[in-house]
Amino acid sequence: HSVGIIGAPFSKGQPRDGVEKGPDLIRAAGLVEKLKAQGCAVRDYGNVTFEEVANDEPIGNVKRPRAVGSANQRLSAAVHTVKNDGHTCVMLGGDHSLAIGSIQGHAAAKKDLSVVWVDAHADINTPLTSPTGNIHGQPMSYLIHELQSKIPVLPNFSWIKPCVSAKDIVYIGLRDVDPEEHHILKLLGIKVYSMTEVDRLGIAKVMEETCDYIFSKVKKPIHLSYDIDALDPSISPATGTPVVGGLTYREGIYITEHISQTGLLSAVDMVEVNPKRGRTDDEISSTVNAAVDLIRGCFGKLREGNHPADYKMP
Ligand SMILES: N[C@@H](CC/C=C/[B-](O)(O)O)C(=O)O
Ligand SMILES: [Mn+2]
Ligand SMILES: [Mn+2]
Ligand SMILES: [Mn+2]
Repeated sequence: HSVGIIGAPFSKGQPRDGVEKGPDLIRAAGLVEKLKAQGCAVRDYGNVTFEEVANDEPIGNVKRPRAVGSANQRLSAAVHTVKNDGHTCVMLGGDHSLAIGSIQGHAAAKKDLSVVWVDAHADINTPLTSPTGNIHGQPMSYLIHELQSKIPVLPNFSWIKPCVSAKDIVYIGLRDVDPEEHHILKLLGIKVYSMTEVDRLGIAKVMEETCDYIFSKVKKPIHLSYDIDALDPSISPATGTPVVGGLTYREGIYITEHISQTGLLSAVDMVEVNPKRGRTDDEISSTVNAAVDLIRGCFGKLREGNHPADYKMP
């Protein structure tokens, strides 16, 4: 595996400070060293620098539109570069509004993508349906072809080109979906494995069906957008919008092991790690270590163990 890492220390898609510390915390937990130790070639492209935007007044109820638009335009360019350099891209957030730039930059390099969105939330509110105006609850709406008639013009958003079809999206882990989002998911016929389906089918069947579904027609590169709040707060409490009844650590890892074995993972987001939302150091390290382990699972780490192909027994 050839991995390109981008840090996106950005928090303005939501109101809670601290999530901008995610990238460097995940690095400090040894992500690069651990990926190298499991045989990956790793290049760390560093952190994207974001411009300060003054007087970023809400538009309607959409909060910080100019900062979010600008940040994602820069992130999009960075992801595009990583993909053009031939790596699988790992985007470390930062809040989930960053999926706008990550998926846009990925699509600029790879055209037709499938998106696997692992999250307690659907993040598919439009600017007009959002109950909070926080853009981390809206990223998918800007990206999906079928929703574009519902997206108003926003400053610093004109660069975004819709790049994902509803039929190429699968959600896993949903358990806190707004009524307006639920209507959109049903209207567009988007495939959803909520925690009900995880309980009913088991994660193995969920992943089998997910892969059958996204590969049913043509095999597209996978963009895995992983919100750490998909995991149960008992594992990942240090996050902005925790929701009880989440994925176990084992289910979370199973998802990444399975996606890795398809050989089609082309980009992964790991977002919403927020140290300021952990009440103890243990809560923070549990959250950060889970993020690291999930990423390691994306690049071939198996719980049964691994050994190098060229290993020679002494
Ligand atoms: N649906 C809520 C919650 C958003 C949650 C965003 B997250 O999944 O990126 O954490 C909203 O629109 O504000
Ligand atoms: Mn999210
Ligand atoms: Mn979430
Ligand atoms: Mn995400």
